[in-house]
Amino acid sequence: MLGLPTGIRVCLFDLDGVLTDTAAVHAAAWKEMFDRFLRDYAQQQGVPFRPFDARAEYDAYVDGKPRMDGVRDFLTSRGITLPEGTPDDPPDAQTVNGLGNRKNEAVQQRIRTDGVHVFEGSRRYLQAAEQAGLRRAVVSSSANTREVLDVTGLAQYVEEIVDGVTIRTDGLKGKPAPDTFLAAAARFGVDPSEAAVFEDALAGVAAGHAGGFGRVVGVDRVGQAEELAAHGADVVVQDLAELLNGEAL
Ligand SMILES: O=P(O)(O)OC[C@H]1O[C@@H](O)[C@H](O)[C@@H](O)[C@@H]1O
Repeated sequence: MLGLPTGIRVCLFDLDGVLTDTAAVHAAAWKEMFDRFLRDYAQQQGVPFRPFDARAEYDAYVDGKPRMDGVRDFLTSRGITLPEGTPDDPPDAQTVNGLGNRKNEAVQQRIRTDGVHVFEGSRRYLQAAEQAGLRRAVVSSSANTREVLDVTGLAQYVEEIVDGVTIRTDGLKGKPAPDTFLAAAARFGVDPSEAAVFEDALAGVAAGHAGGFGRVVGVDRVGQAEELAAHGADVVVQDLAELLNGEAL
């Protein structure tokens, strides 16, 4: 049903890059923040400025992970260690929290001024899943999930949300750990083998694979089909509409 194996009763959708075209919005906000930081840091240390690569470095170290993990993992990849700071650090503080807050200001400004584009194939898939009686959750690392679901009108299709706020309040491990997807499956009282994961991020398909889910659908928006398969996707599509048309499986 819907391009999924029999026995699947629950769909667990990532948000940014799967349902909405916000992975690119996040990547641009990350670049704005990291480039400003890296320029200042290069000047302070007397080393050359090397800009953030919004494709390769974003995909490898940031995409799909909770915000602070993205800050930390990218800085570590460059051999940079900053103090953690605290969640209420101002956006100009040179701390992990300060940089995270600066990025959040940038992403929220972009969401509010440019709006959010919904992938039409994904909207159709959500509707078809609802009609078919499949249960539906959004499982995203983003603490801005509810705002994005509200402004796009997608909230009406979604029964459960496990997001960046849940990660903080419930002390869950973020993707690539499977914990957020497992928490969503548990809310419906199903075994992971009865749930399908839909993900565009390498960290996200890795989480789906690690959790033993019944199907991990990789959604390739940026030409990384092979990497998605290598990180644990059982099938890779460019758009969820392919599953409706029966092209994928
Ligand atoms: O900063 P937010 O909105 O809490 O989002 C955290 C992460 O959420 C993920 O969904 C995105 O793929 C990442 O790019 C983003 O950084």
